[in-house]
Order: sequence, then C-alpha cells, then structure tokens
Amino acid sequence: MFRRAVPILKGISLIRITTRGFNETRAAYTATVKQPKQTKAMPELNFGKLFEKIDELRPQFIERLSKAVAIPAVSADESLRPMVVKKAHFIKGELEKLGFQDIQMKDLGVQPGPVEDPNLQLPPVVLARYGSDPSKKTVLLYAHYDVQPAAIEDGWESEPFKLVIDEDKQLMRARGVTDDTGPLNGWLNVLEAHRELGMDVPVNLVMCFEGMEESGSIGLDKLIADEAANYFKGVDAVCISDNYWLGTKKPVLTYGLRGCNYYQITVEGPGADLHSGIFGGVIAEPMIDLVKVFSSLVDSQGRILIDGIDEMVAPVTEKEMALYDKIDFTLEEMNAASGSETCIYDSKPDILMHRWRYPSLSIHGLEGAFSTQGAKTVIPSKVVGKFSIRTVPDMESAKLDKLVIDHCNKVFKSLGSPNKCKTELIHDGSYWISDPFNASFTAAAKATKAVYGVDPDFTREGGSIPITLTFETQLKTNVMLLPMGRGDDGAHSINEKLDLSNFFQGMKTMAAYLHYYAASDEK
Ligand SMILES: NCC(=O)N[C@@H](Cc1c[nH]cn1)C(=O)O
Ligand SMILES: [Zn+2]
Ligand SMILES: [Zn+2]
Repeated sequence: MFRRAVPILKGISLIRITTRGFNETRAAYTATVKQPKQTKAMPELNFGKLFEKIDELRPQFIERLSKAVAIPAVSADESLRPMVVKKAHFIKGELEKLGFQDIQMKDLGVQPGPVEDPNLQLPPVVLARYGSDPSKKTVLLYAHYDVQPAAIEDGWESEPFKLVIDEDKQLMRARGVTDDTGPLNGWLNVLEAHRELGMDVPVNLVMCFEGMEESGSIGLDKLIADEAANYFKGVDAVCISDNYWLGTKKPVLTYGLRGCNYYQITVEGPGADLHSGIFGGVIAEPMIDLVKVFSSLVDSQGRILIDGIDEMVAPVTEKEMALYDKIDFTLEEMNAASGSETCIYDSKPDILMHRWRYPSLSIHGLEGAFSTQGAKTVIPSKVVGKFSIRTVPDMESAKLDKLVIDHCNKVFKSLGSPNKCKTELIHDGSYWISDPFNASFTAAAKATKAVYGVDPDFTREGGSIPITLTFETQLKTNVMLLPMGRGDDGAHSINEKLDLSNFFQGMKTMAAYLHYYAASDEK
C-alpha cells in the first residue's frame, strides 16, 4: 500500500484521528454490493482561515462568474462556435492570472458527424498545471465550459447570459451557473483563496476543461488517450464537479452515471416545403412518417418499445434493492424540481431506479418544421427528429445502435411511404459506475462533513458525463464526482440557478477535499 508522510500545511492544523463509521447509505452499499475495506486513519484538519478567505473573496468570485456566463458558449449551436472558443480564451486568461503553468489550448480538429459546416472546428480543450512537486499527489480536475442553449423566449425570468443575483432567494441565475461554469470557476477560486493566503496547495493540479461536453464530448476521448502518458502522466485521481445533489438539502457524492446514445431520424421527400391545400392528401408527408416512427419508440409510461433493450439491462438484486430506501429523497422534492406533479412513479425506490439503473428514451425535438406562433399551412419537405437513450449496465452501445436503427427502419418500411428515412447515431457516451470507498471518495466525504456537518449520501445520477469512464480506463485512476449544485437547479432548463450557499459551501468542500486527499495515506 502506498504510504505518504502527512504534510504540515501552512495555516492548517493537523490532528490524526480514525475515520468514524460510514453513513447508513454507505454501510448498506458496503454490506450489500462490495466487500468492506478497512476504515483508514484520516487526519482532522482545521480549515478556518481558508473558509474565511473564500467568504471574503465573494466580490471577486461573483465578478469572475459574471464574466464567464456572459459568453454564450453553446456547443450545440454551430453559429455560436466562436463564442465557445472565446470562453476558452477567457478561461486561459484567468488561469494565467492565477499563476497556472504549461497552459495549452489543445486543438481537436474538425467536428465529425452530422454538421452543417463540414469545416467546423471543435473548440479547444484547455489544459493547465499548478505545481509539479514529486512529493505531492496529483489531482486532475475536469469541468466543461460549454453550456446548453438558452433564449429569453423560452420563459427565462431574466436574460440567460447575464448573471442575476436574487437577494431574496439568495441565488444566482444564468445559463451555466450550475452546469458547469459555476463549478469550473469554483476550482479557480479555490486556487485564488490559497494564493491570497500564501497557503501551500497540498496537491499538484492538472486542469482539463472541455468545450463539447453538452454535445457528447466529441474529440476528448482521443485527446485523453494521446495525453495519458504525456500531459496526464502521474495523475493519481480525477475529480469531476459537473453534477448535482439528488434533492435540495442533503449533500451527495456520486459513484454512478447513465450513458447517453443520441440519435437523429431524417425523413425527406418533396423537393421543397409545400402548400397543404394544394398538396395535402396527395403527397406523402415526411412529418407524418416521423411522428409514426417517434410514437413507436416509447409509451406514455416511459416504457421503451424497441425489442431487445430490456434484455440488456443488468437484473436488480435484493441486495441492491436495500440501498434505495436509505437515500434521503422524497417525491415532493422530485415534484419541486420538475415544477409539476407529473412523475410516473410514486415510490422512492421506483423513482431512483428509473433515474439511475434503468434506461430511458427521450424525444427532444426536430429540425425543419414550422415551430413559431400562428397557423402556417405548410408541409415541411424534410424533418430531422432528435431522440436519445440513457444507457445503463450492461447495455453495449454498438448493439443498442443496431437495435434502434433496425427498429426505425422496420417501422418506417411498414408505413409504405415513398419518402426516404435514415436513422443515425450523433454521439454516444458510456455509463459509469465506481467503487465509492477509495481514498478520493473518503476525502470528499470528510470534506463534506467538515463543511455541511453531515455525512453525504452516496448516489448515482441519471445524467451523463461521457468522459468519466475514459478518464478511469485511460489514466488507470479513480474518478470521483463532487457536485456543487442542487437537484432543483434547473440545469438544461429555463432559469438555471445556483444557490449562493451551494457556490460558497461547494468551494469550501472542493478546497477541503484537496487537503484531505493530500493527507490520506492512500491514492
Ligand atoms: N452535467 C452533465 C450533463 O449535463 N451532461 C449531459 C451530457 C450529454 C450530452 N449529450 C449526451 N450527454 C447530459 O445530457 O447528461
Ligand atoms: Zn455539465
Ligand atoms: Zn449539462
């Protein structure tokens, strides 16, 4: 086992104690899913000065976030690609000001797959280091600087790319505040707090910030493989802060994600959009065919109707069932987060299992169809429907693609339409599940306790971070997910927010995590 002398840190007092018992959830996981490892000695640290400094730097931190979210870095919108690149340069500038070294803007080349512009350049991956002390552990911090699309017309209370502080609700609102610009800034701010205090950063840092996460992390797999033995050499642990608490009160650490296979169906026929009075009833309409294919994919209870998918899903065991009841979560929190009472399930285990360990199929939208107000009597000549499947153990991406494409082709053929239909994968990213008992999770649990005074729940998440498994396999390291925001933050939705308390407590948790991980006698 790797042993390391515990560093005496400037400004931090150190008392060695033994880790107390795991919380209930963790104990259940230990008892049912994994063989327990021995609890290890873990130092108790005092973060008084560091936490005070994080609070004190509030104006600077808000200012940095305000500048970052003002850049509409929407990776899914080809016309906004220059903005994604602009945000990469903004981050580079901040890294330079903070004294990061070896800053590199990694070019990923031209974007493959279905794109309007065949020469569209992928945004750069921003790499940077802080420290290269061989006596310290090295932590890679990943976050993404791109964001989901947002427009005031969608129903936002304020301009989505302008940071608004709601003093009454004690929250910040803007696209990206919780996903993932807020957490990305969090790491920069943690570094700034150390520098302001003249405090030693207890680990070497390697930053990896990408600009295509919201579009499937295209190009990043190869970069990680290429840099595993180069820029990323010597990384001991990867920490990703790009997810959320399950609910609104209890902090969590995340040890599982669903994957995501994203598809498009193109149906085309007439040479141009047509008058429905002249052509309606006499030509085959692409939109009608698309709706038929869409309706064959999933039912209103969320059941996927494509043959062969259920058989790929790992069966639920009795041991696993025991985990769900212990998680701190309610149907009311689910309803509050969705702003409705539209949940298909009413029991906590059903909700959690359908979020975490069963696949789901969502229909997202379509290109090419009339979509504004009014009553335009047009027959669209070409429509492109978008849907995705969240994948879970043990679904294989390539096998799933074949089932999906064969299904769509079969249904379209059964329509007897003279139109053309093509179903293709736009991008995929694997599911991920980890052991939540390694030194990195233990350090994050200690950090959470130090900041929030409670042990975190250990949860999985229904969303996807495509690159998680790649980091784990290519760098042969543990990956730990440390969320900053809450389950009701409205990521990908209108009025995305981050509670001020989550921003500041989140940064304290990040900082404490680095110190606990540095002081752990294990990697
Ligand atoms: N915060 C993580 C997140 O929002 N991830 C996206 C990633 C994605 C995009 N396309 C496929 N996966 C998500 O939708 O889960
Ligand atoms: Zn994200
Ligand atoms: Zn996202």
